[in-house]
Amino acid sequence: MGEKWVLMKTAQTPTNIAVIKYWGKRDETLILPVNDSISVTLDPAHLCTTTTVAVSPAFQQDRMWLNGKEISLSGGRYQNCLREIRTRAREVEDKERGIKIEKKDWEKLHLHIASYNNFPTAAGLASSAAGFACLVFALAKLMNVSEDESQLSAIARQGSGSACRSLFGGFVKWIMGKEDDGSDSLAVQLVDEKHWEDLFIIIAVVSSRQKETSSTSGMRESVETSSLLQHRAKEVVPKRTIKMEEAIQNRDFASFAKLACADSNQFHAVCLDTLPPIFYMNDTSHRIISYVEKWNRSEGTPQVAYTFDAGPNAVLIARDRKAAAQLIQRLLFYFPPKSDTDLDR
Ligand SMILES: Nc1ncnc2c1ncn2[C@@H]1O[C@H](COP(=O)(O)OP(=O)(O)OP(=O)(O)O)[C@@H](O)[C@H]1O
Ligand SMILES: C[C@@](O)(CCOP(=O)(O)OP(=O)(O)O)CC(=O)O
Repeated sequence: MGEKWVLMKTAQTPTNIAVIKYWGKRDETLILPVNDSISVTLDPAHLCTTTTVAVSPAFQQDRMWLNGKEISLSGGRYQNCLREIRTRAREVEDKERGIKIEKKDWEKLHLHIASYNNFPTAAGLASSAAGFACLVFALAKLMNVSEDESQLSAIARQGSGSACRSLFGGFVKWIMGKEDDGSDSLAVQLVDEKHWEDLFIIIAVVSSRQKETSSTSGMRESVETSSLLQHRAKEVVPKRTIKMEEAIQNRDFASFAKLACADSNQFHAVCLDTLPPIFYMNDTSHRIISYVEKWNRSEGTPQVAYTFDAGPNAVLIARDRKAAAQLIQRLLFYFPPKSDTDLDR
């Protein structure tokens, strides 16, 4: 191998929003959850990560830049993903440029990685989900890895739990798995993006500031202190997941909205049940919930579902284009933005 070549691949991966939430790990290192979760993957044209990975004999060490700033790759999560992908790397040949990387060469070669999120990072909009899914997918492309999306999802999971669900479009289930080594804790596609095309997802950015309690530390504290979390994981989510899968298969918006809203509210109740309590939502988030609940009741049948992750931003899922248009008008009227980007600053 000469020293002068660089081989690159780029991937783009959307973020996903859970409608049955993942909150709590049974294994912190392998990132194994205490319950199944279900999410919807957003359209890649909107909230997404773009990651370019490059390999060259000229690179002296693995390096990564996130949104233009160099970050450390020394954390276990990045190292786990890089190691898992490297062990699956295969021969790569670019005949036109006379480049051949043999399987054994990958251990010695270093990588440079550049990633951009086109939305706020670490603000409760699942940047880690799109980020780690994209990283794993881009590396798998570069290294000619033959594993399918579900197998890659088990690697992305070791970067961030929610990342395993971003390797598929449509509605996706992360099966918690039973094995201690995590081999059966992976994502599967429930239905593709064409199945329920009527749905419109609107993200009301209440605040794009970085949150105070990360999902990782928040869920650790909940596992240690919340008895509601234990009840939720054992008694509530298993039944709710079955009902949610049925609602998605049947495109039954009324059931879908009821289950998604209830699950979001229970996740935030678990946060309140944590010691010390974690507050991810704020007054504006609560006002949005009350507003949507009132509107749904006045229409007789739900028009919009809401769900909130580990932050105050509302993810609103409208049943169709008409409901989405009404929702946007109403949001702008009742919640006029206080800054260029946020409803609340
Ligand atoms: N594009 C990316 N590539 C690789 N890692 C990323 C990328 N974007 C974010 N991350 C990692 O994810 C971390 C942010 O994750 P965190 O869980 O705190 O926030 P979030 O994912 O935006 O919000 P939440 O998961 O609560 O919805 C960053 O500090 C970084 O380590
Ligand atoms: C509230 C959530 O968004 C929590 C996401 O947590 P992360 O996947 O960010 O946590 P780690 O596995 O520690 O990286 C719910 C969800 O996406 O299911």
